[in-house]
Amino acid sequence: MALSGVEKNGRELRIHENADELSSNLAEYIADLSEASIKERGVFALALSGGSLINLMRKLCEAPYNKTVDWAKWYIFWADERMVSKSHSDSNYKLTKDGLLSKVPIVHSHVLSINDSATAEQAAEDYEFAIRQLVRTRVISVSEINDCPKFDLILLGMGPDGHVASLFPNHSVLDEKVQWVTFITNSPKPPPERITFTLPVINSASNVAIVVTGGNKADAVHLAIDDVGPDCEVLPARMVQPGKGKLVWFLDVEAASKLEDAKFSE
Ligand SMILES: O=C1O[C@H](COP(=O)(O)O)[C@@H](O)[C@H](O)[C@H]1O
Repeated sequence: MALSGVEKNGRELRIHENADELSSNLAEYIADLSEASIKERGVFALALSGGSLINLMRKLCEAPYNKTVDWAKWYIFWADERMVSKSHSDSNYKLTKDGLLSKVPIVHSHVLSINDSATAEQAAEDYEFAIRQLVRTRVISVSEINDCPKFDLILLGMGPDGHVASLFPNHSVLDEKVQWVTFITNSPKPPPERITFTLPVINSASNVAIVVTGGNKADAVHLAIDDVGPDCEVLPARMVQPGKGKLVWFLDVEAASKLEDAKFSE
């Protein structure tokens, strides 16, 4: 690893030589958190994003993790989903099914289903209701600081514009304080209709990891992590600041290339 475990402005940074190294480190991190959650609570409640993240999770499907992880105790949620059919190439569910769910023995009924034939508004409402039921039965913990669900781990990607989940820069969705899940119908990145966790839910998680590769995201990484003045405080990725939880950024050297003070060792 080029740089590991560096603390910067309340975030741990793990910077990797390449995507392969990042993928190995990410698999180990997820497997360790899964083990700790299952030991403590009997289950592992994991929320996933789509995009490049799923391919970067590929090493989890390989030895030793395919055999050592207690997949039967996993529950899968979506940090965001695009409102298209589950078989559409834009669907985060399809991406995850092809890249992860079809390769490891996660229990089908433990994968939360988003209603892809409803409106975005109804799908968000149904999804939040389903999460509330699982909070009641303690499949998902509850935050001590508010009544939000406390996921064991939320995995986020980040777009070149600094968006995370479907929380886009300058969008009113960033101001949502009450709902756990909300919807948008005007995403600047297609497809336009999406549902997404809100910031209060993301910031209530026990662990959040933001996983980013590629030089086209280096500017956004810099704005999200470095001290660059008040304008950047509203960048969605920078607004990810779990109150009681731990935040780790998984980067490759290209994505980290514009960070101030990042000294890469061999
Ligand atoms: O639209 C989305 O974009 C982000 C980032 O995707 P990436 O391919 O640039 O990594 C993703 O995390 C989110 O889930 C997705 O809906």
